Amino acid sequence: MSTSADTLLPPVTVTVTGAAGQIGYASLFRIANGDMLGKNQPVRLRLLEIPQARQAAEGTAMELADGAFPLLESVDVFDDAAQAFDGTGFGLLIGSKPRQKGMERGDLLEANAGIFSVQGAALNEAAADDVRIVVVGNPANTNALIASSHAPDIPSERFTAMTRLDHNRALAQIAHATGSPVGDVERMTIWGNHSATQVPDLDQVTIAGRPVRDVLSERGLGEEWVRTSFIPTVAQRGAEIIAVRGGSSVASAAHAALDHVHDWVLGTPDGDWTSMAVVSDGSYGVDEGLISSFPVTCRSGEYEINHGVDLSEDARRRLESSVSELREERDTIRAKGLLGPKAGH
Ligand SMILES: NC(=O)C1=CN([C@@H]2O[C@H](COP(=O)(O)OP(=O)(O)OC[C@H]3O[C@@H](n4cnc5c(N)ncnc54)[C@H](O)[C@@H]3O)[C@@H](O)[C@H]2O)C=CC1
Ligand SMILES: O=C([O-])CC(=O)C(=O)O
Repeated sequence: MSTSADTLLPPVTVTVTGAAGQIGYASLFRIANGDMLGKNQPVRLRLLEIPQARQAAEGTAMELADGAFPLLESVDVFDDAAQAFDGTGFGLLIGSKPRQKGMERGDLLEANAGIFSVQGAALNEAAADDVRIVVVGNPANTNALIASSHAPDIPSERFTAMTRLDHNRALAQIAHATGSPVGDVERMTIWGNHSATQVPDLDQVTIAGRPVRDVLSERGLGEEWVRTSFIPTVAQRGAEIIAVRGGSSVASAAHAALDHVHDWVLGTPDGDWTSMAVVSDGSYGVDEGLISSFPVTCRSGEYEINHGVDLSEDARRRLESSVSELREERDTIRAKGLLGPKAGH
């Protein structure tokens, strides 16, 4: 790699939780290689694990050293959240139980919620002022809400959850169905919860600039295909991977987490957008304060929800049911006393 010192930016601290887990392992080497923040951005990695997995994380740290990555300034391993988040600019909150065959992601709420209240409070105490957080651990949207609610000093806009894997899956399905290069597929949206109720929405999609419906109809694919194939395939892809692979998505999830942060920091391509689960400003009928997936445009390190996207009647109805599910998840954790002191949730 040719990174000359005079082009390097000041180093940033990246904390990865669940660092000894599968997605953690699939992410860390690529972060160290500059795939997330760019080839001129040195990183200091802080790995967080539970005490029982700390030794495995130490092993991963040894391998990271053995990679001799020019952009990797340091690697430290912790089993205490406040220490792991000390000065962090980017928090990838991956550590949590994955679901098994036959479970919905919401079934993990009970098992994983406690992790995110502790980590939200630790981020509040220790992270850098401009910290950006992506929650990967499921149920991702509500876990992000829990973490945010325990971090009253961090703006809610900094807590996001990952629906980029769903977005990427949707791009891949369209590319496959139309025989197009995936790079030609733009303006995809995932709305709502990262769950089976999510709303993959192709209404605004273009393929090499052409409306997707025109390209689909040339292949004899219409509304029936969208309803009975495209939407359920994308929404159920996580379960399908578990059934076929015997465990939940790992490398594709790590890749999506890197894409999420990459685009947040370095921007979405002109004319295109991406999907991120972010705190709702009340638009599209999503209750203000819920963390829901929206189409977003990223510029200069900030994202903005795209307003003015036309939602079909069908998509609006589906989004309403995904929002009800998010509301129910929030009410469940509120009833268990797991929501923190921040106002607005
Ligand atoms: N949002 C999304 O699109 C996706 C989310 N996921 C979710 O990502 C999560 C992680 O998946 P995998 O890496 O495959 O699981 P894994 O079981 O391989 O790894 C999880 C790791 O988290 C650690 N951990 C548990 N509690 C922790 C805590 N309090 N602090 C720090 N680390 C902790 C465990 O020790 C373990 O090493 C799961 O919840 C899974 O459902 C997975 C794929 C996609
Ligand atoms: O389905 C799961 O449990 C893991 C996940 O979130 C995904 O693959 O989208």
